[in-house]
Amino acid sequence: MSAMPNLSNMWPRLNLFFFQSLQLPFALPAILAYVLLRYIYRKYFYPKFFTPLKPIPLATPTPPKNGKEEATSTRKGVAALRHAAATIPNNGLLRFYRENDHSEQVLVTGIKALNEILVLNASSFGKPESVRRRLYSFAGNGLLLAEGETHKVQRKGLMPAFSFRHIKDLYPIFWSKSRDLVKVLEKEISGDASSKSDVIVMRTWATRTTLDILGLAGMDHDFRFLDDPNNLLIQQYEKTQIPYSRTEILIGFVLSLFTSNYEAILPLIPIGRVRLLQEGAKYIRQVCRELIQEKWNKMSNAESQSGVDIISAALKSDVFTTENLVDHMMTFLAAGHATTSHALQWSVYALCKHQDMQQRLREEVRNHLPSISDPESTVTANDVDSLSYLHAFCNEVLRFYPSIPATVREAMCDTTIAGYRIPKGTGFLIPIGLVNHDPELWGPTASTFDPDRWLGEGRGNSGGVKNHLGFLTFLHGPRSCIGSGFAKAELACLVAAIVGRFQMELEDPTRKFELSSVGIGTSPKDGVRTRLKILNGW
Ligand code: HEM
Repeated sequence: MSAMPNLSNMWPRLNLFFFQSLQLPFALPAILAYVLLRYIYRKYFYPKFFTPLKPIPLATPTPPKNGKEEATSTRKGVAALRHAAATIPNNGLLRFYRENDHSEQVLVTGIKALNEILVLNASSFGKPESVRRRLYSFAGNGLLLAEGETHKVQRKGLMPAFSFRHIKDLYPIFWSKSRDLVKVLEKEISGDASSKSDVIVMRTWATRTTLDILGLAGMDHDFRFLDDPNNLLIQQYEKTQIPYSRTEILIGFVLSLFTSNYEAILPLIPIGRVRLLQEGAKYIRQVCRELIQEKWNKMSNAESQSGVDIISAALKSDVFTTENLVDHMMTFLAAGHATTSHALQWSVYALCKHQDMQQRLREEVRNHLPSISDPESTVTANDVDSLSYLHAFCNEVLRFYPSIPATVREAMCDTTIAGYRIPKGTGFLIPIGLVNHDPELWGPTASTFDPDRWLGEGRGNSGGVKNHLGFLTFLHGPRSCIGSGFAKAELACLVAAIVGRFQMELEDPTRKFELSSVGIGTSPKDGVRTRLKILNGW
């Protein structure tokens, strides 16, 4: 296909000419005039006259009329687009302009367009540079960021480690860490008189547990974060929760006046949060390197070759160097712990909101699984997966509150989608949370939290959705989540253990709901402050 003329490229060339011709005394007024003109051009002229995406209908986000909708993991800004998508006739794509910098993005609303971007033509769409730079420091240069042939080879090498044949051997690890979590929570709410409180912040414990699980199931190493809150490694991950400082926000704003690429530049300026993240990433990389080295040494001993952890399984494929594995381990830790921690927090939130479901789930768990209080008890994949209500509840949590409610893509070359011509560099928003709640796919009860939709003939794995792309929590296609089976099994064990042992309610059910979206994914801002009561007899 011949390259399309891209009128949006006109502006950088004008910039250069403009700045080259500046004389010092005129600099300030000239810069101000430039900023003003650029603002007017981007806000009023570009969307109307110059954008090459003009044939795609324009959406203006409109906030929901009824403010009493059930809380979800989707941010308000994206949710506002849902109303536009429902009312403006469109062919699966809508153009919109972000509020903060007027940058242009395309919202993908139709299944056909989603299929083209995620499955059929996936190699033409990658992660934008701004996202890659932001993720690189903590997630390493692993599977999440690899592109093209490198991605294909590495994914193929890692697949056996994430196949069900292998994941089923990890259930006992998930169960033993679920028991550790229950024990630590019991201790928290029955501590000495001065510290005793029956309220816990779920996020604190969920994050430590999911990191511990990744240590054991990923590298055969017990970090023991649940017992050691001052652990240096966990403190590095906590840095990802630090919001941008005022100075960084100001620098971002000033940069945005001059370039639409400012989000890719910000992570390169080593101040404030960026510097802390860089230091943290260095520490995490070093720990992963030492653990992989330890694993190599163990593996060269013939007797230790049967490890069930992911790195042992990956090492058998002979595809990876030590440094590759360090990057992959960093990716698994970053991509796998916060997401599953969010899912656990949303599960507890949903259980508190729906006491009837809590009771029903507890009965199923107590009737079919061994007591979590028994230090010798363990479970098999079959034990956990045969609990139909547990399976339905966890699937509904993942549908209703996807840990990553939206992701982005950028066209890597000129291409077409849903019949529209798309120039290289076009940004796309994949609204996972909106698709998961789409009434056209999920029926009129799409916006109701209802685990029962996953029960009944042929519904166990589909929830009754009309097209399998409608369940987008782990995406689909060659860039779908490789850890989805791992995450589902882990979540089922954690939820079963907690609901079996504790009665849960929100500390303050009347508190206004707020969402936190710092770091990877979203969860309730207060970390789900939960009142726990131990229930004996299991
Ligand atoms: C509830 C838990 C989880 C959710 C909701 C989730 C969701 C996702 C999503 C939406 C993506 C695609 C991101 C994008 O390309 O824009 C992704 C990719 C990925 N996830 Fe997960 N994830 C979860 C747990 C895990 C776990 C436990 C692991 C590892 C042990 C993991 C490892 C990965 C990796 C390596 C990728 C990149 C795959 C590739 O590009 O080939 N995830 N995940």
